[in-house]
Amino acid sequence: MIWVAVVGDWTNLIFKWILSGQRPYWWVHETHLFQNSSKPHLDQFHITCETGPGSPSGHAMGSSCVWYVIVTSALNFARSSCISSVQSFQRFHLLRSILWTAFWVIQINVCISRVFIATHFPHQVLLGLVIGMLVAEAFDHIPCIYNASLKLYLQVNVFLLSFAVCFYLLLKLLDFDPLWSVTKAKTWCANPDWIHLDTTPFAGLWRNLGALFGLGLAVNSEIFIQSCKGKNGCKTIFKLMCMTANLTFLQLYDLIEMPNHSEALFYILSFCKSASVLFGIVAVIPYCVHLLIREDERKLRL
Ligand SMILES: O=P(O)(O)OC[C@H]1O[C@@H](O)[C@H](O)[C@@H](O)[C@@H]1O
Repeated sequence: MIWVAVVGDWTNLIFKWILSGQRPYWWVHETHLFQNSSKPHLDQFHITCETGPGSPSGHAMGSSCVWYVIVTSALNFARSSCISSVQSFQRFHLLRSILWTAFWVIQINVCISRVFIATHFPHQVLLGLVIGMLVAEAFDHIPCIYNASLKLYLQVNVFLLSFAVCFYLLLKLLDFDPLWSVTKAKTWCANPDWIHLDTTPFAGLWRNLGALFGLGLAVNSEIFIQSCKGKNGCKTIFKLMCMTANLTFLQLYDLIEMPNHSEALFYILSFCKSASVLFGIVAVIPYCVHLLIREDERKLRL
Protein backbone atom coordinates (compact mmCIF):
# COMPACT_ATOMS: atom_id res chain seq x y z
CA MET A 1 0.00 0.00 0.00
CA ILE A 2 2.85 2.38 0.83
CA TRP A 3 4.55 1.58 -2.48
CA VAL A 4 1.36 2.32 -4.37
CA ALA A 5 0.72 5.52 -2.39
CA VAL A 6 4.27 6.80 -2.94
CA VAL A 7 4.59 5.93 -6.61
CA GLY A 8 1.00 7.05 -7.21
CA ASP A 9 1.70 10.46 -5.66
CA TRP A 10 4.92 10.78 -7.62
CA THR A 11 3.07 9.92 -10.86
CA ASN A 12 0.53 12.54 -9.90
CA LEU A 13 3.28 15.16 -9.64
CA ILE A 14 4.67 14.30 -13.09
CA PHE A 15 1.18 14.33 -14.64
CA LYS A 16 0.44 17.64 -12.95
CA TRP A 17 3.54 19.19 -14.50
CA ILE A 18 2.68 17.77 -17.93
CA LEU A 19 -1.02 18.64 -17.94
CA SER A 20 -0.67 22.01 -16.16
CA GLY A 21 -4.35 22.09 -15.19
CA GLN A 22 -5.98 25.21 -13.82
CA ARG A 23 -7.88 25.19 -10.55
CA PRO A 24 -11.36 26.75 -10.43
CA TYR A 25 -10.57 29.06 -7.49
CA TRP A 26 -7.99 30.98 -9.50
CA TRP A 27 -9.26 30.24 -13.02
CA VAL A 28 -12.55 31.97 -12.35
CA HIS A 29 -10.71 35.25 -11.74
CA GLU A 30 -8.54 35.04 -14.84
CA THR A 31 -10.76 33.64 -17.54
CA HIS A 32 -12.25 35.93 -20.16
CA LEU A 33 -15.21 33.63 -20.53
CA PHE A 34 -17.50 35.73 -18.39
CA GLN A 35 -18.48 39.38 -18.48
CA ASN A 36 -17.53 41.05 -15.20
CA SER A 37 -21.14 41.09 -14.04
CA SER A 38 -21.78 37.41 -14.80
CA LYS A 39 -18.58 36.11 -13.17
CA PRO A 40 -19.59 33.32 -10.74
CA HIS A 41 -18.59 33.67 -7.13
CA LEU A 42 -16.70 30.63 -5.79
CA ASP A 43 -16.46 30.19 -2.03
CA GLN A 44 -13.01 29.32 -0.72
CA PHE A 45 -12.28 27.25 2.38
CA HIS A 46 -9.15 26.71 4.46
CA ILE A 47 -8.27 23.67 2.32
CA THR A 48 -9.05 25.28 -1.03
CA CYS A 49 -5.72 26.97 -1.72
CA GLU A 50 -3.73 24.04 -3.11
CA THR A 51 -0.56 25.28 -4.73
CA GLY A 52 0.07 22.58 -7.34
CA PRO A 53 -1.48 22.37 -10.82
CA GLY A 54 -5.03 20.96 -10.85
CA SER A 55 -4.92 17.95 -13.14
CA PRO A 56 -5.16 15.11 -12.18
CA SER A 57 -6.46 15.45 -8.64
CA GLY A 58 -3.89 14.18 -6.12
CA HIS A 59 -6.54 13.46 -3.50
CA ALA A 60 -8.74 11.48 -5.89
CA MET A 61 -5.71 9.59 -7.14
CA GLY A 62 -4.31 8.89 -3.66
CA SER A 63 -7.65 7.76 -2.37
CA SER A 64 -8.46 5.53 -5.34
CA CYS A 65 -5.06 3.82 -5.44
CA VAL A 66 -4.89 3.12 -1.72
CA TRP A 67 -8.51 1.93 -1.43
CA TYR A 68 -8.11 -0.16 -4.56
CA VAL A 69 -5.22 -1.99 -2.89
CA ILE A 70 -7.20 -2.47 0.31
CA VAL A 71 -10.30 -3.81 -1.44
CA THR A 72 -8.50 -6.12 -3.88
CA SER A 73 -6.21 -7.48 -1.15
CA ALA A 74 -9.14 -8.14 1.16
CA LEU A 75 -10.97 -9.93 -1.65
CA ASN A 76 -7.92 -12.03 -2.56
CA PHE A 77 -7.58 -13.01 1.07
CA ALA A 78 -11.28 -13.85 1.35
CA ARG A 79 -11.28 -15.75 -1.95
CA SER A 80 -8.51 -18.07 -0.85
CA SER A 81 -10.45 -19.04 2.28
CA CYS A 82 -13.95 -19.20 0.73
CA ILE A 83 -13.88 -21.58 -2.18
CA SER A 84 -14.85 -24.75 -0.38
CA SER A 85 -18.69 -24.68 -0.48
CA VAL A 86 -21.55 -23.02 -2.37
CA GLN A 87 -22.52 -21.15 0.78
CA SER A 88 -19.10 -19.63 1.26
CA PHE A 89 -18.99 -18.80 -2.45
CA GLN A 90 -22.23 -16.79 -2.00
CA ARG A 91 -20.78 -15.12 1.07
CA PHE A 92 -17.75 -14.14 -0.97
CA HIS A 93 -19.99 -12.54 -3.62
CA LEU A 94 -21.83 -10.61 -0.95
CA LEU A 95 -18.54 -9.42 0.54
CA ARG A 96 -17.33 -8.38 -2.90
CA SER A 97 -20.46 -6.30 -3.52
CA ILE A 98 -20.16 -4.64 -0.10
CA LEU A 99 -16.48 -3.79 -0.51
CA TRP A 100 -16.82 -2.41 -4.03
CA THR A 101 -19.88 -0.39 -3.01
CA ALA A 102 -17.89 1.06 -0.11
CA PHE A 103 -15.01 1.79 -2.50
CA TRP A 104 -17.23 3.76 -4.88
CA VAL A 105 -19.02 5.61 -2.08
CA ILE A 106 -15.65 6.78 -0.74
CA GLN A 107 -14.35 7.77 -4.16
CA ILE A 108 -17.50 9.67 -5.10
CA ASN A 109 -17.37 11.56 -1.80
CA VAL A 110 -13.70 12.47 -2.27
CA CYS A 111 -14.36 13.66 -5.83
CA ILE A 112 -17.43 15.69 -4.92
CA SER A 113 -15.66 17.32 -1.99
CA ARG A 114 -12.67 18.37 -4.14
CA VAL A 115 -15.02 19.96 -6.69
CA PHE A 116 -17.19 21.52 -3.97
CA ILE A 117 -14.27 23.39 -2.36
CA ALA A 118 -13.28 24.76 -5.81
CA THR A 119 -9.89 23.09 -6.05
CA HIS A 120 -10.85 20.95 -9.05
CA PHE A 121 -12.95 20.71 -12.16
CA PRO A 122 -14.90 17.44 -12.45
CA HIS A 123 -12.75 15.99 -15.25
CA GLN A 124 -9.63 16.41 -13.07
CA VAL A 125 -11.01 14.28 -10.25
CA LEU A 126 -12.22 11.64 -12.70
CA LEU A 127 -8.78 11.49 -14.27
CA GLY A 128 -7.19 11.16 -10.82
CA LEU A 129 -9.59 8.37 -9.93
CA VAL A 130 -8.79 6.37 -13.07
CA ILE A 131 -4.99 6.85 -12.97
CA GLY A 132 -4.95 5.93 -9.27
CA MET A 133 -6.68 2.63 -9.99
CA LEU A 134 -4.31 1.93 -12.88
CA VAL A 135 -1.24 2.53 -10.69
CA ALA A 136 -2.63 0.19 -8.03
CA GLU A 137 -3.45 -2.47 -10.63
CA ALA A 138 0.07 -2.19 -12.10
CA PHE A 139 1.61 -2.94 -8.70
CA ASP A 140 -0.37 -6.15 -8.57
CA HIS A 141 2.00 -7.36 -11.29
CA ILE A 142 5.21 -6.33 -9.51
CA PRO A 143 5.57 -8.97 -6.78
CA CYS A 144 9.27 -8.18 -6.18
CA ILE A 145 8.31 -5.24 -3.93
CA TYR A 146 7.34 -7.69 -1.18
CA ASN A 147 10.93 -8.83 -0.68
CA ALA A 148 12.74 -5.69 -1.81
CA SER A 149 16.15 -5.15 -0.26
CA LEU A 150 17.24 -1.82 1.20
CA LYS A 151 19.39 -1.35 -1.89
CA LEU A 152 16.32 -1.57 -4.13
CA TYR A 153 14.47 0.95 -1.94
CA LEU A 154 17.42 3.33 -2.24
CA GLN A 155 17.66 2.83 -6.00
CA VAL A 156 13.95 3.53 -6.45
CA ASN A 157 14.27 6.63 -4.26
CA VAL A 158 17.20 7.91 -6.30
CA PHE A 159 15.31 7.22 -9.52
CA LEU A 160 12.15 9.03 -8.34
CA LEU A 161 14.15 12.03 -7.15
CA SER A 162 16.43 12.33 -10.16
CA PHE A 163 13.60 11.86 -12.67
CA ALA A 164 11.51 14.57 -10.99
CA VAL A 165 14.47 16.98 -10.72
CA CYS A 166 15.56 16.37 -14.35
CA PHE A 167 11.99 16.85 -15.53
CA TYR A 168 11.75 20.07 -13.52
CA LEU A 169 15.03 21.34 -15.01
CA LEU A 170 13.94 20.36 -18.53
CA LEU A 171 10.75 22.37 -18.14
CA LYS A 172 12.78 25.32 -16.89
CA LEU A 173 15.12 24.96 -19.85
CA LEU A 174 12.11 25.08 -22.15
CA ASP A 175 11.24 28.37 -20.52
CA PHE A 176 8.27 26.94 -18.65
CA ASP A 177 8.03 27.60 -14.93
CA PRO A 178 6.95 24.32 -13.24
CA LEU A 179 6.00 26.33 -10.14
CA TRP A 180 3.63 28.66 -12.03
CA SER A 181 0.70 27.39 -9.98
CA VAL A 182 2.25 28.54 -6.68
CA THR A 183 2.14 32.13 -7.96
CA LYS A 184 -1.51 31.71 -8.99
CA ALA A 185 -2.39 30.33 -5.55
CA LYS A 186 -0.66 33.22 -3.81
CA THR A 187 -2.46 35.72 -6.03
CA TRP A 188 -5.98 34.36 -5.80
CA CYS A 189 -6.25 32.68 -2.41
CA ALA A 190 -8.75 34.62 -0.30
CA ASN A 191 -6.68 34.20 2.86
CA PRO A 192 -2.85 33.96 2.85
CA ASP A 193 -3.02 31.71 5.93
CA TRP A 194 -4.72 29.07 3.78
CA ILE A 195 -1.62 28.61 1.62
CA HIS A 196 0.23 25.64 3.04
CA LEU A 197 3.80 24.80 2.16
CA ASP A 198 3.01 21.08 2.40
CA THR A 199 0.83 21.33 -0.72
CA THR A 200 3.69 22.48 -2.97
CA PRO A 201 5.00 19.98 -5.56
CA PHE A 202 8.39 19.54 -3.88
CA ALA A 203 6.97 19.07 -0.39
CA GLY A 204 4.96 16.09 -1.65
CA LEU A 205 8.02 14.68 -3.40
CA TRP A 206 10.20 14.82 -0.27
CA ARG A 207 7.42 13.41 1.87
CA ASN A 208 7.09 10.44 -0.47
CA LEU A 209 10.82 9.82 -0.69
CA GLY A 210 11.01 9.88 3.10
CA ALA A 211 8.14 7.39 3.39
CA LEU A 212 9.73 4.92 0.99
CA PHE A 213 13.13 5.28 2.64
CA GLY A 214 11.62 4.74 6.10
CA LEU A 215 9.73 1.68 4.88
CA GLY A 216 12.88 0.24 3.29
CA LEU A 217 14.87 0.77 6.47
CA ALA A 218 12.11 -0.73 8.59
CA VAL A 219 11.37 -3.92 6.66
CA ASN A 220 15.06 -4.68 6.33
CA SER A 221 15.83 -4.06 9.99
CA GLU A 222 16.61 -6.75 12.53
CA ILE A 223 13.89 -5.53 14.90
CA PHE A 224 11.22 -5.91 12.18
CA ILE A 225 12.38 -9.44 11.41
CA GLN A 226 12.34 -10.41 15.10
CA SER A 227 8.88 -8.96 15.74
CA CYS A 228 6.70 -9.09 12.61
CA LYS A 229 8.39 -12.05 10.94
CA GLY A 230 8.82 -13.97 14.17
CA LYS A 231 6.29 -16.26 15.87
CA ASN A 232 4.46 -13.29 17.45
CA GLY A 233 3.88 -11.77 14.01
CA CYS A 234 0.84 -13.90 13.22
CA LYS A 235 -0.85 -13.60 16.62
CA THR A 236 -4.10 -11.63 16.61
CA ILE A 237 -3.24 -9.96 19.93
CA PHE A 238 0.06 -8.75 18.48
CA LYS A 239 -1.70 -7.26 15.44
CA LEU A 240 -4.39 -5.59 17.55
CA MET A 241 -1.84 -4.08 19.94
CA CYS A 242 0.28 -2.84 17.03
CA MET A 243 -2.76 -1.26 15.40
CA THR A 244 -3.81 0.52 18.58
CA ALA A 245 -0.30 1.73 19.38
CA ASN A 246 0.29 2.85 15.79
CA LEU A 247 -2.94 4.79 15.54
CA THR A 248 -2.17 6.57 18.82
CA PHE A 249 1.38 7.27 17.69
CA LEU A 250 0.15 8.70 14.36
CA GLN A 251 -2.33 11.00 16.10
CA LEU A 252 0.42 12.32 18.36
CA TYR A 253 2.87 12.64 15.49
CA ASP A 254 0.35 14.70 13.57
CA LEU A 255 0.51 17.31 16.32
CA ILE A 256 4.14 18.09 15.49
CA GLU A 257 4.20 21.39 13.62
CA MET A 258 7.07 21.91 11.23
CA PRO A 259 8.77 25.29 10.91
CA ASN A 260 7.85 26.81 7.56
CA HIS A 261 9.97 29.95 7.41
CA SER A 262 12.54 28.25 5.18
CA GLU A 263 11.44 26.05 2.27
CA ALA A 264 14.64 23.99 2.21
CA LEU A 265 14.39 23.24 5.93
CA PHE A 266 10.72 22.34 5.52
CA TYR A 267 11.55 19.82 2.77
CA ILE A 268 14.37 18.24 4.78
CA LEU A 269 12.11 17.95 7.83
CA SER A 270 9.28 16.54 5.68
CA PHE A 271 11.64 13.82 4.52
CA CYS A 272 12.80 13.08 8.06
CA LYS A 273 9.26 13.13 9.46
CA SER A 274 7.88 10.66 6.89
CA ALA A 275 10.92 8.41 7.19
CA SER A 276 10.66 8.31 10.97
CA VAL A 277 6.88 7.76 10.89
CA LEU A 278 7.28 4.73 8.65
CA PHE A 279 10.23 3.40 10.61
CA GLY A 280 8.28 3.91 13.84
CA ILE A 281 5.06 2.19 12.81
CA VAL A 282 6.63 -0.64 10.81
CA ALA A 283 9.61 -1.51 12.99
CA VAL A 284 9.90 0.25 16.37
CA ILE A 285 6.33 -0.05 17.64
CA PRO A 286 5.87 -3.71 16.58
CA TYR A 287 9.20 -4.48 18.25
CA CYS A 288 8.09 -2.83 21.51
CA VAL A 289 4.81 -4.76 21.36
CA HIS A 290 6.75 -7.95 20.69
CA LEU A 291 8.94 -7.31 23.78
CA LEU A 292 5.85 -6.64 25.85
CA ILE A 293 4.18 -9.90 24.79
CA ARG A 294 7.40 -11.85 25.34
CA GLU A 295 7.78 -10.39 28.81
CA ASP A 296 4.16 -11.29 29.60
CA GLU A 297 4.66 -14.85 28.40
CA ARG A 298 7.82 -15.14 30.47
CA LYS A 299 5.99 -13.96 33.61
CA LEU A 300 3.17 -16.44 32.94
CA ARG A 301 5.65 -19.29 32.64
CA LEU A 302 7.21 -18.35 35.98
O1 LIG B 1 -4.62 17.70 -6.58
P1 LIG B 1 -5.24 17.78 -5.23
O2 LIG B 1 -6.41 16.84 -5.07
O3 LIG B 1 -5.59 19.17 -4.81
O4 LIG B 1 -4.19 17.25 -4.23
C1 LIG B 1 -3.06 17.99 -3.94
C2 LIG B 1 -2.13 17.13 -3.16
O5 LIG B 1 -1.60 16.21 -4.07
C3 LIG B 1 -0.72 15.29 -3.53
O6 LIG B 1 -0.30 14.52 -4.60
C4 LIG B 1 0.46 16.00 -2.92
O7 LIG B 1 1.31 15.09 -2.28
C5 LIG B 1 -0.01 16.98 -1.90
O8 LIG B 1 1.11 17.69 -1.43
C6 LIG B 1 -1.02 17.92 -2.50
O9 LIG B 1 -1.54 18.73 -1.48
